Amino acid sequence: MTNTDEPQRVLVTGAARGIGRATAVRFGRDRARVAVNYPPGELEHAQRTAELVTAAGGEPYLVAADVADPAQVTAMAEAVHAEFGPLDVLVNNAGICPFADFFDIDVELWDRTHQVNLRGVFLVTQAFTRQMVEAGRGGRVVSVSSISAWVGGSQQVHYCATKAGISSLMKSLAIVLAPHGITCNAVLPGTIETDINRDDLARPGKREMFAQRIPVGRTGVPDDVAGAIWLLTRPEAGYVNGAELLVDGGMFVNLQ
Ligand SMILES: NC(=O)C1=CN([C@@H]2O[C@H](COP(=O)(O)OP(=O)(O)OC[C@H]3O[C@@H](n4cnc5c(N)ncnc54)[C@H](O)[C@@H]3O)[C@@H](O)[C@H]2O)C=CC1
Ligand SMILES: C[C@H](O)[C@@H]1OC(=O)[C@H](O)[C@@H]1O
Repeated sequence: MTNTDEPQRVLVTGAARGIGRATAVRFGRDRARVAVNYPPGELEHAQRTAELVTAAGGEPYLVAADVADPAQVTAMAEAVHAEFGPLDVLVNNAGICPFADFFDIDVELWDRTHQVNLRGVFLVTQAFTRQMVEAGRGGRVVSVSSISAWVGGSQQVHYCATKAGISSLMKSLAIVLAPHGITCNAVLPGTIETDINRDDLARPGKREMFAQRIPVGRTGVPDDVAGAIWLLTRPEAGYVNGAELLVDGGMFVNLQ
């Protein structure tokens, strides 16, 4: 983080699609070196992200890993370090939201949602900030939480708990890592049009409900979130630490 003339070294987890892809491309526009993480099975999507990062002016590096799997995260950390050295910016974005009624959530669905969304952030952050601390160059961690950390969802009982956990994790790590020059913050998107909610938004009445609730008059797009993540990694944001930044078009504050 010290020499702003050097290309930044960035990892975006879950960068094969959606918000992660837009974030990788946003850093690409700064000519950053961008590690594009994807889960095994999504190589083609990740390759498309890599093409877009290159077209934007960045240098992509594809790295497969299921963020829920400790061995795969360790291998990813070693591979990225061998390629880039320590990161300047870590973006924890990978996540799943398998919509389900409360009484249909079995322990496997509960555990998988927690493993990808919350354990994944823990594993990836621990592996990469260890390298950052050893390098002594400082850095930034931005994790994609959600407005769902603050509110509930009738079909997101399992998911909302993981997002509250991510916000909490960033607050504790903001204390642990600040002495090493590393800030930790959470971005809380509202409703952003991606694959994760395509089916949910197709349900009768859902779009109309959001149209009424969101003061800016539209649902979000991945670039809305990518821009907020990027802002938190700018030198001017160096005193922002342990924060939760809503990116929801004003949906949360619109009670009546
Ligand atoms: N779309 C929305 O309205 C909102 C999304 N979010 C969060 O934003 C993040 C990104 O989601 P979207 O782009 O919306 O959805 P998406 O479904 O388009 O993208 C999810 C990404 O995570 C990756 N991924 C899934 N499981 C993984 C694993 N085990 N290991 C590595 N990568 C994995 C996928 O390959 C994909 O690139 C998630 O954490 C989600 O919870 C938060 C609030 C609202
Ligand atoms: C996937 C949902 O549409 C989305 O995820 C979130 O975290 C938001 O709360 C929305 O419900």
